[in-house]
Amino acid sequence: NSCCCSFEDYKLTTEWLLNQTSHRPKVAVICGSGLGLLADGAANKQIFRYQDIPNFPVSTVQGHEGCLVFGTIEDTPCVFMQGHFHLYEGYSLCKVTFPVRIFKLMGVETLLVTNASGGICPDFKVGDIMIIKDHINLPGFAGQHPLCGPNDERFGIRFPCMSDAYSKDLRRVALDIGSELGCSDFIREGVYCMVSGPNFETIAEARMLLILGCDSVGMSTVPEVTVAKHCGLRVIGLSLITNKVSLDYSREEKVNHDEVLEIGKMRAEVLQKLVTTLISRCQQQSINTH
Ligand SMILES: O=P(O)(O)O[C@@H]1C[C@H](O)[C@@H](CO)O1
Ligand code: HPA
Repeated sequence: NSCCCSFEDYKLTTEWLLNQTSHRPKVAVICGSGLGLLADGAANKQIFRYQDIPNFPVSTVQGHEGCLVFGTIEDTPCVFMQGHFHLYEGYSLCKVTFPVRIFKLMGVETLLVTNASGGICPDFKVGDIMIIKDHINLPGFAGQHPLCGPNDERFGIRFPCMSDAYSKDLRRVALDIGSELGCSDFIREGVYCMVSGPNFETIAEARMLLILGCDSVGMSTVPEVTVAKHCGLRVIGLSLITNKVSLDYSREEKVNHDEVLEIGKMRAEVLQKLVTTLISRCQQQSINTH
């Protein structure tokens, strides 16, 4: 379970990208299932297909375009991943998190992660946007952890603190933007739990997650955030609640991936506004704190 990528692999990919583009991103955005359109608002776009980037994994899931998009949002240089990688695709967590270390080496300071998840908290509705306050790394409890194996001190320390993985300041900024945009009714904060997938949860599993304190459940994000925190990136996470997870044996509705993608389209406009405003405020905040 140790890392399959060497420092030289990360360096090679970083140098390749830096040679191909004059963009020097400060903010990286990972677009979850059906959320690739978050890159649409960027100006001066330069797009690379994952399959053309040395060492990069490729997306195998519908709703993940598999493109790395460089561009600017109101003067802030950004890079967007249209699609990310999952354990259930058969990738090691080292490969799943590979792009995060590339962003670090490119000079990125803030990582904005987005995903689709199922609502566990009974108060959550389909279409809610949950600002991730904290997470539960369920695969990590079983040893599926991206930082297992020899620690590379060039990225971070052996035993990183995870109690503040999601920036409190940025969470506050996101809440403020939500209310400015008139979206407070469907903006929440909560705990995201990662499962490996690919199946959606059984009812007994969903009930267990509720007892454990999870507000939503998904199949991604935690490895990327863990690696980002390890290498000193500031992180903010937004999870779109695309379905309510069944907690009741009498419930007839069945979740499926098409529905997940559909809700992404429904919330596209507001999510894009939230993300672009957040990016420009992130940058102002980082200028003010330097
Ligand atoms: O890739 P994310 O975590 O955004 O998407 C979720 C988890 C699975 O990939 C997919 C299931 O519909 O949506
Ligand atoms: O209900 C879900 N469970 C796990 N992952 C998900 N991604 C979207 N919805 C879900």
